[in-house]
Amino acid sequence: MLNLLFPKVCAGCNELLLRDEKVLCATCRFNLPLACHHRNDDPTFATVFYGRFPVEQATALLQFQKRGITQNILHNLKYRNQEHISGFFGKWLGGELSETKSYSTIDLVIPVPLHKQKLKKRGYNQVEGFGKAIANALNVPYRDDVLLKISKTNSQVFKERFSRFNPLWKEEGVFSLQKKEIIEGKHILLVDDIVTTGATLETCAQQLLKAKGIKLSLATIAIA
Ligand SMILES: O=P(O)(O)OC[C@H]1O[C@H](OP(=O)(O)OP(=O)(O)O)[C@H](O)[C@@H]1O
Repeated sequence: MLNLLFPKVCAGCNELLLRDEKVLCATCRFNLPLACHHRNDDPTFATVFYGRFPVEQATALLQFQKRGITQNILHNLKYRNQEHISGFFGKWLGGELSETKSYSTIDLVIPVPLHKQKLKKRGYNQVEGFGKAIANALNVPYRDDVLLKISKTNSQVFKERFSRFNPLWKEEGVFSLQKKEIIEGKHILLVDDIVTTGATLETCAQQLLKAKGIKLSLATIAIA
């Protein structure tokens, strides 16, 4: 049963895992490029959004490098059905955030949603396990019914950084806020798998900020 949940290959290098290794082999774990902005109040992630919208806290667990371990991990998570990777990193980051004072005021965790057709095709939202594990560690609700993706967008992954910014996103109503009374006055942790230009998180934030008195923090598995 355990082997079904945790395939015996490393999410970082695709080599076979040894008996006691889970998700990552010892070598990948050792070489994992950590970002972990929450450990020392590093503003690098938050700086991406300066002048765009107010961010309370922002942290990513891993640093993305082209052709590096993190790229392979995210590729396995998104395109090779290795959904368990999401919860593994959520548990890790959640554990650390539960001991970080600046994250102690979070009231609920909200994931960047997938469009229902993409969800059907992929079979899961790659950030769900991550968000749920963080919510669990912080002892707050995880709500995936507040922010919906109501129109399809082409995947950002294969685009160059410049063309990722699409000013029409907002007008086209890509994301939609539901049940806004649920989040009024709350400190929300918005989670995604990766932040690159920040266009996705910003477009989600624009919707969430329609609710009165909210505070927004951000957490992702990786930052590019
Ligand atoms: O910071 P940004 O430049 O916005 O890029 C990050 C976003 O791009 C990727 O999604 P993608 O567009 O590929 O969507 P998908 O998960 O629906 O394939 C990724 O999952 C993030 O959501």
